Amino acid sequence: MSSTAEPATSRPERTWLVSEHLDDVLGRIRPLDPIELRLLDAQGCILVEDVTVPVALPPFDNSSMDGYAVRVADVAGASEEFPAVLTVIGDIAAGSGQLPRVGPGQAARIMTGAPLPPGAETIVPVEWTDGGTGGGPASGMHAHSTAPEGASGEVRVHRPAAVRAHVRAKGSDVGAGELALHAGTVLGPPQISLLAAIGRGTVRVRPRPRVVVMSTGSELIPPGQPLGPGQIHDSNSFTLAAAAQDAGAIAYRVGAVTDDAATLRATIEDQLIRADLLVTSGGVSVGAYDVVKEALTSMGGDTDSVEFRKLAMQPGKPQGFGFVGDSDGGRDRAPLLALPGNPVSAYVSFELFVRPVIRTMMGIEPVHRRVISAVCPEGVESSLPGRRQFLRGRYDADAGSVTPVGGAGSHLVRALAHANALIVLPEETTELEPGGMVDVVLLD
Ligand SMILES: Nc1nc2c(c(=O)[nH]1)N[C@H]1C(S)=C(S)[C@@H](COP(=O)(O)OP(=O)(O)OC[C@H]3O[C@@H](n4cnc5c(N)ncnc54)[C@H](O)[C@@H]3O)O[C@H]1N2
Ligand code: MOO
Repeated sequence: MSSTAEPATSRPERTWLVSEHLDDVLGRIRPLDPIELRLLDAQGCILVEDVTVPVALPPFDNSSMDGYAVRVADVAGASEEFPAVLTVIGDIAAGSGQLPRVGPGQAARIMTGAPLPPGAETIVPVEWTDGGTGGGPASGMHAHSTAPEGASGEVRVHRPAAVRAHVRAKGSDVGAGELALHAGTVLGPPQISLLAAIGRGTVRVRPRPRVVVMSTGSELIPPGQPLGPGQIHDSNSFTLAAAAQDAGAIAYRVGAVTDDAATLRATIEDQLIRADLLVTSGGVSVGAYDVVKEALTSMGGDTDSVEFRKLAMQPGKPQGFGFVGDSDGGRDRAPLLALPGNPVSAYVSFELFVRPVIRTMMGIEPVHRRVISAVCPEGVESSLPGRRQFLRGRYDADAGSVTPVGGAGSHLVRALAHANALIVLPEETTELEPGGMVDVVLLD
């Protein structure tokens, strides 16, 4: 709560361009130190080591089919009319460590993935045989538990097989000592698959930043609870936590903090232990209850403490940025971005400033959303001079066009929910002719 009736400042404040603010923020953000993480915790992160293959993949010659491991000469010239009749010496299941030697006139029944036994030169799929039944071509094998006799007796082979047919050679995927993944690779499911396959339980990556999100305002009630007079539901802490997760961060959503500077300071201090980045919403304008400004201004003192500024943009004019926590640069020091409370302002500010911060911390390129040029058939009647306007729009990729959704008001959350893009109208633009071209920030 403000303790003074005077305006916070009486001298004219400088207005920052969007690009100046962004440069200042990103210029002071460093990628997080790499750590060793388990594979699924490393998903979406960037690898900081070259990973080499310790043992060949596959680690041994193995069958790619359920069938019989045989000698080539024994099945040469075989046909359904004149089958090669071989003695079945046993089963080799995937995972078998003990392998029988296949001699002349013999066959070992083998399963997909099982090691090629010594003496065998090729694999005959079960469909090319009678499956040991003495009848016509088999369509498959009976389960060993119900038909154990399949591992013995005789098998009639109906077709010849070339040397090493249906054999997956040791190292045919990747050889021992070869590079599996190079540093700088972002780990998606296929990369995690490879790491697991070569036996890596953990990898060295830049971690996802832990982002603490808190909204401020005594009027805020959690969704799911009824509203009293003058109250509204807290949407920003959900928006920003969801956006942080979408950008790749681990988000911790702290519910709304009341408009009391001491409470907010205590909450921030409590949260620092788990924060690589803090994001607040609300309380940064010029009102008497603008608690973030009040709390953080008096928390400062050192050179990089939170500074509040006005940006030449709409929505998102008032912004705060700086560092909070141990001023000696200890572990509990983290950057904080204070975003304006209007819901659309908070979201647009996140997209423009916080998302690039998260991606910079993760070391992942590109840090910015994709910007493309599109035609705007409707045009825009008016845009504030001197401010870069970010209107919500629906971009149609097929038509290469964008249409504004809702108006410029920074409380219009339904329109935001139906938008998939931001239409950018530069500072000097005051209107856009129908059919004019605009830059569009794609949100998905
Ligand atoms: N005299 C002036 N008044 C305002 C100015 C100005 O320059 N001079 N700037 C306006 C602009 S632009 C913005 S943006 C807002 C920013 O205000 P604050 O950051 O201090 O935000 P609050 O006052 O706390 O809230 C603004 C608005 O948003 C609603 N809100 C806040 N938090 C949430 C939330 N978590 N979920 C949903 N809605 C939220 C809040 O109830 C207010 O309606 O200041 C303008 N005023
Ligand atoms: O600039 Mo405010 O952020 O319009 O709503």
